[in-house]
Amino acid sequence: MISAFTGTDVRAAEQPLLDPRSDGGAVLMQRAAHGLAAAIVSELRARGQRFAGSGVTVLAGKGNNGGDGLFAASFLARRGMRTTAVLTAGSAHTEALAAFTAAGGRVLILDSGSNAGSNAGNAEELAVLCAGDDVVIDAVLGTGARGGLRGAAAELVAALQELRPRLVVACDVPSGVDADTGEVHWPVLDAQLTVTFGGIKAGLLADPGEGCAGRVQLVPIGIESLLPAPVLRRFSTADLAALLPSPGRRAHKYSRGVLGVVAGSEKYAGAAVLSVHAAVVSGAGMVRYLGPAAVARQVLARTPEALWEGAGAEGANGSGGAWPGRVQAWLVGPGLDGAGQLENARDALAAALDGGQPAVVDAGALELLPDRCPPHWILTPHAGELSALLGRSEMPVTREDVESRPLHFVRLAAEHTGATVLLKGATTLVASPSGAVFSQSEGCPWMATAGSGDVLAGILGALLAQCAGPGMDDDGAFAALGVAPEDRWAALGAVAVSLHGLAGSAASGVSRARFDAGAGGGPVTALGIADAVSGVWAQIVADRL
Ligand SMILES: NC(=O)C1=CN([C@@H]2O[C@H](COP(=O)(O)OP(=O)(O)OC[C@H]3O[C@@H](n4cnc5c(N)ncnc54)[C@H](O)[C@@H]3O)[C@@H](O)[C@H]2O)[C@@H](O)CC1
Ligand SMILES: [K+]
Repeated sequence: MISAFTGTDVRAAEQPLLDPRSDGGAVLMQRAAHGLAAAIVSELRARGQRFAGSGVTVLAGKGNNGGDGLFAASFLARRGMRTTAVLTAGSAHTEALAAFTAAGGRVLILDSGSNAGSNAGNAEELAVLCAGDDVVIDAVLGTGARGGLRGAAAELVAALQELRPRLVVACDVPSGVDADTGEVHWPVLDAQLTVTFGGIKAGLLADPGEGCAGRVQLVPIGIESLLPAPVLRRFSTADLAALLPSPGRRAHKYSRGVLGVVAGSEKYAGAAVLSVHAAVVSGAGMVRYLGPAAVARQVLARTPEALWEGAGAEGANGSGGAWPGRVQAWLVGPGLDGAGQLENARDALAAALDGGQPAVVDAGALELLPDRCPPHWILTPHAGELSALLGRSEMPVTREDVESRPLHFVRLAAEHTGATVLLKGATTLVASPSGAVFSQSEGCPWMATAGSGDVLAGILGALLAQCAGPGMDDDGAFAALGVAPEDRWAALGAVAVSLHGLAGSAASGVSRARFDAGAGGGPVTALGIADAVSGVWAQIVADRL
């Protein structure tokens, strides 16, 4: 499991080692700078590039982040690289700058020009110079930043971003990314690699910050035992191997977990087909479908394993219908349309509330929520649906607000509704009402296709049906990973997201990491994602042995 911390927590953990009577701060900076230089050398090697003779420019701010960058560049200079420092604030960390010049580095000063707006500065010229180098180290702002780049530094970075430098390595965080939240103050220089120190910053595992950071590499600097509990966690495939359920020896279809599904409508039949199919291939012992006969025919044509439970309220011309079979969990919402299916959805949510069963509440059913929900209801909005959800609670936010601060708003929604909230995106965040958050990003961008969310809802519904009940963590797998009992619903949400992402990536033929590094992959369909689930699942749990 990857753990992430706020920049504030990492700074607090450093404090005991920064006693001015000792040289603790200098030691930490040396460790950080060595790690940064080593990561750059490995990256160049991996790219088949000689580093002796190649050029590196460090954009250095006046704080300790700039100090890390200058020391790292001085190590690279000693290994034969041509090194240039652009001091973005005119001054720099004294010892680091001295070490850099002593190692033979060239120093240039970013000049904002004497008259604001006179274009007399050298930002454009320096941007061209930086773009000609093999590596640019972004060491302008780190965890001590307030807001983003300003003035000439912003001009330089904006111009450099346009020129698409070959390799950008961010020092600790890309300058302008808020280390605590992932909020981005533009402009930001997109990095291919971010080398972060002491603890992974939460802002590197939440959008939009994650989208600027590239691959994230952690360099330990000796403060790790002083860090508090992480604010954000991400499961690895190895964790998934432990967390995915497997049937007991005497399992039967009812004990495996039965999922009730209210989804689809004559207008949006595909949502029912996709979510039911995904639930069946994701291990539910049985799926009971409630919806119009015409939709049920399509569901059964694709997934004959499902059971049609009748049309419910719609079939009874709005007079209401009792849910016939027992279920362990519910999936309510994908593709709802028409009074009858909405009534079925209301009935299903009421039954879930009465029966204490967990539920996936998706799409149209998000409009039917009570004021407070139980934590074992997992709401699965995208950014637009989350803004509508908060708007109904008199918290007017736009979709753009949610997209620019997803970590903040997913936490707020979980706290406000009492439910677990899974906010879908390139990086998906799952917040427990306790405040704990999980972040997963295995999916490749080919998965941004119609029906992909219906498949995720089906996968999650099936996992809820299999894991629900008092024996949810009988094998102690969640506890072994340090997941508190109240956060297990969010953790299960994260498992579903991860499985969905891995299945989509398998269907596309490219992992997220390879896609980000420039590999192509191919288009996928929502059904293609569902069809990849069982193979990916089997591959993951094979690692248990
Ligand atoms: N404290 C330590 O001993 C260690 C710190 N480390 C590094 O130090 C960084 C934190 O250093 P600092 O606290 O000096 O802060 P930063 O280096 O993040 O920079 C902030 C500096 O720029 C100014 N500033 C803040 N916001 C600005 C803005 N929007 N535009 C322009 N200037 C702005 C501040 O006055 C401050 O001088 C970490 O990110 C990490 O890279 C590492 O070397 C590990 C050890
Ligand atoms: K930086």
